Amino acid sequence: MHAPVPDPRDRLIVALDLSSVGAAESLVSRLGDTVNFYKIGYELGFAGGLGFARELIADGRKVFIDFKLHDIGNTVARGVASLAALGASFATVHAYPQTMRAAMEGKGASPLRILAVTVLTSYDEGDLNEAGYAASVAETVARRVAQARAIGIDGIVCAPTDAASVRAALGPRGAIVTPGVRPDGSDAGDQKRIATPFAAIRAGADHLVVGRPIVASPDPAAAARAVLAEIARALS
Ligand SMILES: O=C(O)c1cc(=O)[nH]c(=O)n1[C@@H]1O[C@H](COP(=O)(O)O)[C@@H](O)[C@H]1O
Repeated sequence: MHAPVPDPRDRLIVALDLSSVGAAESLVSRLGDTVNFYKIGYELGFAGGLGFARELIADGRKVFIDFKLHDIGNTVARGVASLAALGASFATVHAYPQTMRAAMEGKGASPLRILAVTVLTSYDEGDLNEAGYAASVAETVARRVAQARAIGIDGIVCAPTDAASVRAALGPRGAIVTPGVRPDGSDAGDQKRIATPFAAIRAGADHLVVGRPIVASPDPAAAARAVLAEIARALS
């Protein structure tokens, strides 16, 4: 018996970092069947994007709600319960133990998967130090992954450059989701810990989050197909 051929489309999550539902509708329509998994964060989420998330879900698309929750446990648990009722596939919280526990409790028996954000991909050691952390990026990621694993988290968001060490620390259970993905030659923007789609998958990422390299491309569908081709090559 053969293992099922992995569909690279399940691996690519396009970040709908756009200022209006109209702009998001137009991008989703341009991407057509090329992309099936979308992330909605602050920009679109605070501009009517949760209603659009419902439409995408009703249309059979997968939706990742990325509000990176971090609040008192009761508030996180109840917020996550609302995201579970929306039908989201993934939601993010910051990887603080109290927050992770509350989110796992709040999702109940729903299929929503809670992803814990370790150290943002726009952070390097200097940024962590400036925020008051003495430990290095690698030490902070390792500590947060160990805590996430003990809590039984559904997945981790980390830089592609951390994916291999995160998989070793996380064990086989749990998804690894990496933003900070930049095809060769594309602008890093504010991202500091980056890798190509090929390198991210080879390092053990299960899903790649890609925003500007696709969303800001003059031909988003061609840019998405190029990322998918790299994913397929890395999986072969
Ligand atoms: O949780 C995230 O998705 C996230 C975590 C992180 O550490 N870094 C990061 O860039 N992201 C998100 O991933 C997306 C990356 O977008 P681009 O840099 O445009 O590809 C943005 O929507 C970010 O909010």
